[in-house]
Amino acid sequence: MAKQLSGAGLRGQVAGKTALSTVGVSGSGLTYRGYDVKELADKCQFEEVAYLILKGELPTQAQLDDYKAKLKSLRTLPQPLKEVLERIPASAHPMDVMRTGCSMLGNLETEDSFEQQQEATDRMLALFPGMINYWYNFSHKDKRIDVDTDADSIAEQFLWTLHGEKPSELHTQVMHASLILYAEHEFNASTFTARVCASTLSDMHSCVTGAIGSLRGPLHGGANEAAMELIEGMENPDDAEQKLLGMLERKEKIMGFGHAVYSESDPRNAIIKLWSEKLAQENGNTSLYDISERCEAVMWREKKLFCNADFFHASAYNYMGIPTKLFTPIFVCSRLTGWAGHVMEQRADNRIIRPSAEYTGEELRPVTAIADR
Ligand SMILES: CC(=O)SCCNC(=O)CCNC(=O)[C@H](O)C(C)(C)COP(=O)(O)OP(=O)(O)OC[C@H]1O[C@@H](n2cnc3c(N)ncnc32)[C@H](O)[C@@H]1OP(=O)(O)O
Ligand SMILES: O=C([O-])CC(=O)C(=O)O
Repeated sequence: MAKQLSGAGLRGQVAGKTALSTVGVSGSGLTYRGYDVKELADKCQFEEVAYLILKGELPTQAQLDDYKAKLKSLRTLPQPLKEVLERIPASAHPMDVMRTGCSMLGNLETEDSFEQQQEATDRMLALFPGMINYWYNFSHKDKRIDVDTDADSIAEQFLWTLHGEKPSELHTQVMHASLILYAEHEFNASTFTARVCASTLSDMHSCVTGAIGSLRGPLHGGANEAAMELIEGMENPDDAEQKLLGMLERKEKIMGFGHAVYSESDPRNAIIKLWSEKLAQENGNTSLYDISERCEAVMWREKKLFCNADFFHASAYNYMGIPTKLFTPIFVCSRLTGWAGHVMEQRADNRIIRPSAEYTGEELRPVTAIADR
C-alpha cells in the first residue's frame, strides 16, 4: 500500500514531471526508466545504469565498452584542483571536500553551453572517486596518489584509489551494486536542489555543488555515516537492543530508518543487506552484521520502522575497509547520475521553479523613526 503523504515538507505534492524513476508506487518499489532496481543491481555494472539514466536506454556491449573507455580517459585531476585539495585540512568533512572540488572543477572546466552537459557529467563521474581519495590520502597519509589507475570501472576506481591496490572481485561487485542502488531516487531533497538550480538556467557544476550540500545532512545521505557511528558503539546484539530501546524512549531519531515515501520497506535494503552478510562471512567477524540485524528487528517490532538504503550500507562499507567519513562521498559518486539526469530533464522542459509561501509575519506597519524606537 502506498504511504499517505501530507503535511509539511511538500510531502505528497507533485512538483514536476520525470521519466527517470518511480519511488514507492506500490508502497515499496523502485524503478529506473521502467527497470526494477533489483534486476539492475543483479545484472548490471554501474556504468550500464549511469548510461541508462543519462541517455535513456541500457547500452549494448559495444556502447558500454566505449562508455567505460571514455570514462577511463577522463580520470586525470587537473593540477590546480590537486593544489586546492592539498590545502583542505584533514579535519574537513569529505562532503565539504566534494563540494569544493566540484565547484573548483566548475571554474577550471566551465560548462559554457548546455550542449556540453553530457561531457561535464562524464568528467565528474570519472573524476570524483579519485578526487576524494586524492584528498584523503594526502591529508591523512601524506601520500600523493596517482589516480590514473588501470581500474576497469568507477566501482573499482573508488576502492583502488582509496586503498592503493586492485580490489577483490567481491568488493568490486559490492561497489557496483551499491552505486546502482544509490543512483537515482526521483524528487529527493538533493535532486530537487539540483532541479531548482537548473531551473534558473545555471551551469551543471552549480547544480551538482548545491546537491552535494543537500545530500550532506544526516536526514538524507549523511545517514549512512550516522548509522555507522550508532552500530560501532554497540557491543553485541543484546547491547544493541538495550541502547535502541533507550534511544526510542528518549524520542531520539535512529539514523538509517524510516523514509519520506516508502511505507513498508525500502527495496534497496534487502539487496545491500545480502551483500553485507556476504562481506561479514568473508571477513570472519559477523559482529557488525549481527548487531545491524538486531537493530532492524527491534525497530520494526517497536515502531514499525524499516531500514532505508543507508542502514546496511554502513556495515557493508565498513567490511570493505572504507573509513566512515567517506561513506557519503560514495553516494555522491553514484547520485551524480540522477542529479545530472534531472538537470537535463529540467532543461529540456524548463520553467523557473518558484513556489509560494504562506505568510505568517506581521501585518503592514509604519517604520518608526530610529530616534523613537
Ligand atoms: C538515502 C536517504 O536519504 S534515506 C533517508 C535517510 N535518513 C535517515 O535515515 C534519517 C532518519 N530518518 C528520518 O529522519 C525520517 O524517517 C526521514 C527524514 C527519512 C523521513 O521523514 P518523514 O517523512 O518526516 O517521516 P514520517 O512522516 O514517516 O515520520 C513519522 C513518524 O516517525 C518518526 N520517525 C521517522 N523516522 C524515524 C527514525 N529514524 N527514528 C525515530 N523516529 C522516526 C517521526 O519522528 C514521526 O514521528 P512523529 O509523528 O511523532 O513526529
Ligand atoms: O527519496 C528520498 O527522500 C531519500 C532517498 O531515499 C534517496 O534520495 O535515495
